[in-house]
Amino acid sequence: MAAEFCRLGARVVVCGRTRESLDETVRRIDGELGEGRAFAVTVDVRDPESVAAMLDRAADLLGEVDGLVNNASGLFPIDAEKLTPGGFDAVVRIVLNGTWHCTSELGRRWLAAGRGGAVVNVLTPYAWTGAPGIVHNASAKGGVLAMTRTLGAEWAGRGVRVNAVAPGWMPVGGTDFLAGDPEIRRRLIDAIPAGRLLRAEETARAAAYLLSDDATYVAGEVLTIDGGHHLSKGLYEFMDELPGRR
Ligand SMILES: CCCCCCCCCCC/C=C/C(=O)SCCNC(=O)CCNC(=O)[C@H](O)C(C)(C)COP(=O)(O)OP(=O)(O)OC[C@H]1O[C@@H](n2cnc3c(N)ncnc32)[C@H](O)[C@@H]1OP(=O)(O)O
Ligand SMILES: NC(=O)C1=CN([C@@H]2O[C@H](COP(=O)(O)OP(=O)(O)OC[C@H]3O[C@@H](n4cnc5c(N)ncnc54)[C@H](OP(=O)(O)O)[C@@H]3O)[C@@H](O)[C@H]2O)C=CC1
Repeated sequence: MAAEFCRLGARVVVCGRTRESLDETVRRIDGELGEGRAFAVTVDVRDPESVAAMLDRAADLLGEVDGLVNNASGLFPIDAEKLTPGGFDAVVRIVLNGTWHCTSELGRRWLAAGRGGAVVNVLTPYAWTGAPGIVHNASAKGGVLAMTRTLGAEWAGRGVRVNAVAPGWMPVGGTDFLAGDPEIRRRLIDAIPAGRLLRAEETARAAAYLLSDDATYVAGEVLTIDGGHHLSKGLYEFMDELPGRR
């Protein structure tokens, strides 16, 4: 996502807890586009003080911060009845609390300065459908959906826009446990009306739109990018079996 934003002309601070992976991302962007577009800053989004320090550093590096993408997440598949209180907390603290810490800290700064800004939260369609097997992450994403709509309305009149993207499954990052299984991959693709998986750049482009001045009248909205997956082939999956189909 950071690389695509830079290709579109932005300057970006990439954040996370692991210095090495951030440096690697910046090196890749430097290699493609030249130095000075991307910078690495470590942060733990669960810790409000770490978030404030990251935003101070981002302002030093960029001059001004115009946008925020809340992308950090954590997830492990588990039956709900086996999930411990600590396991539930571990995911909710990253996804829901982390999104709040980053959004509230930067939102306060923008409002105090009397200027606007744009926040994009990264959801998934199961924020509203639910997802058996990952109750911790689905609950946290559902909370972020409510936060998106609430702050989208609460701050829109003061120029701070809060929106979200909801990508379908991308064979990147934290979902490697699914990508490796060809049978799961085939079944997923079969269930997607668009007939293919999502590319990470497509999510980045949707987020870039919501961050941009082309979206100045968009507030509290969720842009779903899932090839129609959440709309079709659920309740009516049998339709493909009817005569005249396929
Ligand atoms: C079966 C159906 C599956 C459907 C799957 C559909 C998937 C579609 C996905 C599409 C959407 C993608 C959304 C994403 O968010 S992708 C991002 C995923 N990224 C990651 O997962 C990053 C790597 N993961 C982690 O960092 C960790 O999993 C974690 C989130 C837990 C954070 O680790 P932390 O260091 O905070 O955790 P601890 O090791 O200290 O443990 C804290 C408690 O959590 C319990 N725990 C941890 N891992 C597991 C596990 N694998 N199984 C069970 N419990 C776990 C641990 O025991 C601790 O609990 P206690 O304090 O009670 O002991
Ligand atoms: N992959 C997919 O199919 C889909 C993903 N999504 C969403 O897209 C986003 C990215 O997913 P994906 O790239 O797969 O996941 P990854 O696991 O690859 O990325 C998660 C990122 O979050 C960072 N992170 C985790 N915990 C913290 C923390 N406490 N503080 C700061 N950073 C943290 C990780 O860095 P580090 O560990 O170094 O801190 C890592 O860079 C997530 O919000 C996910 O829910 C939505 C739909 C589908």
